[in-house]
Amino acid sequence: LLHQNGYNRPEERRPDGFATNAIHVGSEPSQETGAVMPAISLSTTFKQDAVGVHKGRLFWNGYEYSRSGNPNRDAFEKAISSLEFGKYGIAFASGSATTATVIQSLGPGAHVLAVNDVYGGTFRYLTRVAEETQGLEVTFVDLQTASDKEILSKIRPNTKLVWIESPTNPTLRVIDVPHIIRVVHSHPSRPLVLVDNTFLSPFYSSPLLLGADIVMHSVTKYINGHSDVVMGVLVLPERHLQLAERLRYLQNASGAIPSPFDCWLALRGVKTLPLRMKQHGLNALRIASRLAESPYVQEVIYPGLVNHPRHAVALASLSPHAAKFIDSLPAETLTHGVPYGGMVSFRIKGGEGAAEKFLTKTRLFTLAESLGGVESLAELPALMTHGSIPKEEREKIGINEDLIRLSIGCEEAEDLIDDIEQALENVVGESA
Ligand SMILES: C=C(NCc1c(COP(=O)(O)O)cnc(C)c1O)C(=O)O
Repeated sequence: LLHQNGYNRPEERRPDGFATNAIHVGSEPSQETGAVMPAISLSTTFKQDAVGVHKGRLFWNGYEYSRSGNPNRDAFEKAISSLEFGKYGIAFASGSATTATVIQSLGPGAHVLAVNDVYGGTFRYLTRVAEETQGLEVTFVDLQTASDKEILSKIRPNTKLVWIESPTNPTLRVIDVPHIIRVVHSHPSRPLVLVDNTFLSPFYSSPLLLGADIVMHSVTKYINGHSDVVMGVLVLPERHLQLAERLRYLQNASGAIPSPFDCWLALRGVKTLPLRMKQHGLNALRIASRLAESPYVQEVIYPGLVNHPRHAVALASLSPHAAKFIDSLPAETLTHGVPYGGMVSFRIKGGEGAAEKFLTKTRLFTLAESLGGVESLAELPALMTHGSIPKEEREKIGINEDLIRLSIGCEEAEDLIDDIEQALENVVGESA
């Protein structure tokens, strides 16, 4: 996979550097105290040596006021930039604040082309908030099936950005990211391509290596990884210094910044990202394989399964470190497919209400929104995370009330399988 996917830059060939960078970048021992872990800098303001003269920062001028710059935020931004093979990291108070700031940067009357299945909050911001506040125009397109010609025909003179999630939340559509980027960048106006990499995390996907202009994460999810921080981040490559400066300006001017403590927690979370993502992926593959055999399940959706219609596309855009991880696994682990992140969606049998009943019967899976923590979560997108999408829109893309979304945690896989099977038996088995 590592060679099949053609990774040939030195840093790409050193996928083992990923785990090392996750632990060390942004956490260099303090020059002053020797502290191995960064201190938490809560001060909101910083002494200036003379008017406008302050201590140097990483990418921009010195610290003057915590909204404009903070050591813990710098450390986190540096760490996540390194894990995404980028140059500029810009962190925000949430994934949604990140979305808002990116859209704000496009200016009035811009047009965005978005994949037709995105997080419900992203849909809400694009179609309801930005339309009102800045006259944003949005076109949703199934980037799984649209031809190159169709995609290019949807690009308008005011198209500034193409918004991709892959796999998408919650139907796990797999977009051929490098191909779509090539098509969009072939248009004379060369719109920017943003990849919301939340679901795969920097471990399974490196969108900047695939040609993306911006990578975005809800850090709330896998990057922090412990369901105790709400945060977001953008990472941009070196070629986009001007755009990074614009976004950094808006980060300060709009002020949707994360707290120093949240940045400190997220930096701590990042250190175990590789370990956690491997466990998430191995557990998800086991559970998806068992769900595929269950008499109580209509359909299981996990692009890591070899019989998923877009499995080959998924494999082709794996990151170098994920490719190396998969190449290292024993053959018997890969009988049904490969680890591909921790998100599994499935359609339950048993008719109306079966999904809601299932969600009250699990004992280890917690019924809750969000995803990416070490604990396993389960939810009903149609009525929960994607409830803000009009029903007819939701059902057009398969977000029906039989679709359950699982965030597979790092517990023992057998415990998770037992929990799902007892809940299915309880709900569908008894009603059969
Ligand atoms: C809360 C959920 N999603 C948040 C999210 C967001 C928003 O992130 P927040 O940190 O929750 O604001 C952005 N992008 C994706 C792909 C997301 O999944 C959820 O799907 O349960």
